[in-house]
Amino acid sequence: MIVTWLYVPGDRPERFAKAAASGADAVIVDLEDAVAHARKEEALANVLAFLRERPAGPQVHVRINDLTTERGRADLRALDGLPGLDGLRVPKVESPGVLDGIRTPVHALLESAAAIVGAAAIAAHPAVAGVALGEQDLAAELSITAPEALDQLRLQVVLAAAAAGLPPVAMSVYPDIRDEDGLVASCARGRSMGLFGRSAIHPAQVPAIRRAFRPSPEEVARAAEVVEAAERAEAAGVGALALADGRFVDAPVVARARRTLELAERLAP
Ligand SMILES: CC(C)(COP(=O)(O)OP(=O)(O)OC[C@H]1O[C@@H](n2cnc3c(N)ncnc32)[C@H](O)[C@@H]1OP(=O)(O)O)[C@@H](O)C(=O)NCCC(=O)NCCSC(=O)C[C@H](O)C(=O)O
Ligand SMILES: [Mg+2]
Repeated sequence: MIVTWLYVPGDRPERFAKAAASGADAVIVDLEDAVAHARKEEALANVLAFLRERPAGPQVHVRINDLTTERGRADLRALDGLPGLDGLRVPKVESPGVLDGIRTPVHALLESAAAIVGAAAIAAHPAVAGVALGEQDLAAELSITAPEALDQLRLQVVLAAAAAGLPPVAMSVYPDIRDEDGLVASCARGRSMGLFGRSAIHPAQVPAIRRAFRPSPEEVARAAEVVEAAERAEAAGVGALALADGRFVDAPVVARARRTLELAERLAP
């Protein structure tokens, strides 16, 4: 289960080992927007060398360039199917056709109006293992300045991913690396909307993201209460019940409580 994804620019190979040791579940070496045009070839060479020595630990993904450009297609030719590569993050996907024939699991970045409108078709492509929003590009294209204005678009992508049977959508990067309180509050909002996990741009963001997606002790206690009450009811042949505080419990409530307990166990510090 991937909770934290840490980006590291492909032209900063001296930072790759630090990214791998950051505690992130996946490292994404970026060949796209974090790398200047003049250094794209060098960045690709760095990634290929990194994959040859692939460290034990987190998954290694690479964000290639836009597949509608020759640069993106060259990245794909060099990387697709390489051992040690766990996933390709493909930016600026606007239609599923650009993904035809890719063998490596694709995490498609939806970061334009056209991408959000086409989210269901992109998510349903057989190469796609996950979708995520690119909120910096999306907000720029739509001239959105209030983060909450993105909520409806986030929900559209959450829905598209779920309908295609994909894992929950991870949140886009939080751009202020010094604002941990803002990062945590933003994760809580995303979590309440069904998003799960988040991309980071700095190692310092990794522990805060992990904590933000771990169920709180109160949530764990409530979930345990629900599961225990449901098990007692089941033994007595009762399907639906109300807890002492009036909360109604039936099958979906129990299923959610079990997921909370499982998540708490998997994300235990
Ligand atoms: C944001 C940064 C440019 C900040 O760099 P810097 O100012 O050098 O950071 P620090 O001085 O605080 O660094 C302290 C130490 O941490 C290491 N470090 C910093 N960042 C990383 C990293 N990402 N991975 C690994 N290690 C990192 C430094 O080496 C220092 O180590 P030490 O010397 O031992 O103390 C920088 O953090 C950075 O480049 N971040 C990644 C940017 C990136 O890849 N962006 C692409 C993704 S953004 C995106 O996806 C947007 C999306 O497309 C959309 O549209 O929404
Ligand atoms: Mg982007």
